[in-house]
Amino acid sequence: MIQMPSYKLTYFNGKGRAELTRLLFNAADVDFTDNRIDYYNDWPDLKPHMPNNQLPVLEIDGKYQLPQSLTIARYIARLYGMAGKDLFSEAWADYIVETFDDLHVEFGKTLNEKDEQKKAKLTRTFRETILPRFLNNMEKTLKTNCGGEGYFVGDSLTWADLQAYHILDITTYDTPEILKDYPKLEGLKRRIENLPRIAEYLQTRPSSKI
Ligand SMILES: N[C@@H](CCC(=O)N[C@@H](CS)C(=O)NCC(=O)O)C(=O)O
Repeated sequence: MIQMPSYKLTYFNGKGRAELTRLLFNAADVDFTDNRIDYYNDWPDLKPHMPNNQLPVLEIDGKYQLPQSLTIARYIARLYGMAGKDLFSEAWADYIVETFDDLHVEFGKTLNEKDEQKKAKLTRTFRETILPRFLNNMEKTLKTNCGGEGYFVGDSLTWADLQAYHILDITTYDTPEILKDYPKLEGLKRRIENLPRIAEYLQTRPSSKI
């Protein structure tokens, strides 16, 4: 009998940099321990024991601790056939994942700002300039590559689609109407939400905006 590896994904109780891997595990129907820790109570003691002193970290078979959110997600995507079917498809999926990661970083700047006035200005610039630029580019890419009816890479689900779903979810959480201007992206988001395993996960995951 083939023994399945055991996985423990440790992160804080939010979507953030762990959600892509959670979505991948669910899409692949692979069991994992979703270890959500508390920043104030648990993290100070755990931090020195994590490879880069940051989260997420994926523990495999209790032996290896793998850090870096995109490294973890790419590894799981490759293992379960969601990284692209050939080298070029893998590169194309990486391009989509990294572009949405850049958008995630820009979004993070609006969240981390403590000064209320600066935060309001950053948020306005994000919504009016940065987000539309990224969404325009990704809408065009989605149109060119699959006619807008399928996925970002070829004709099957890859980690690029799950990353797109996750980043669209958090960056337009308060302003979902923005997506009306990007029908291909809106359609993709809806398709991902309706995949049976993903739909089940979305119904049961702890609720959080980001
Ligand atoms: N490039 C890393 C960044 C990881 C990162 O910034 N983790 C943050 C949470 S999103 C963290 O661990 N913060 C707590 C700390 O640094 O003490 C990745 O993608 O995993």
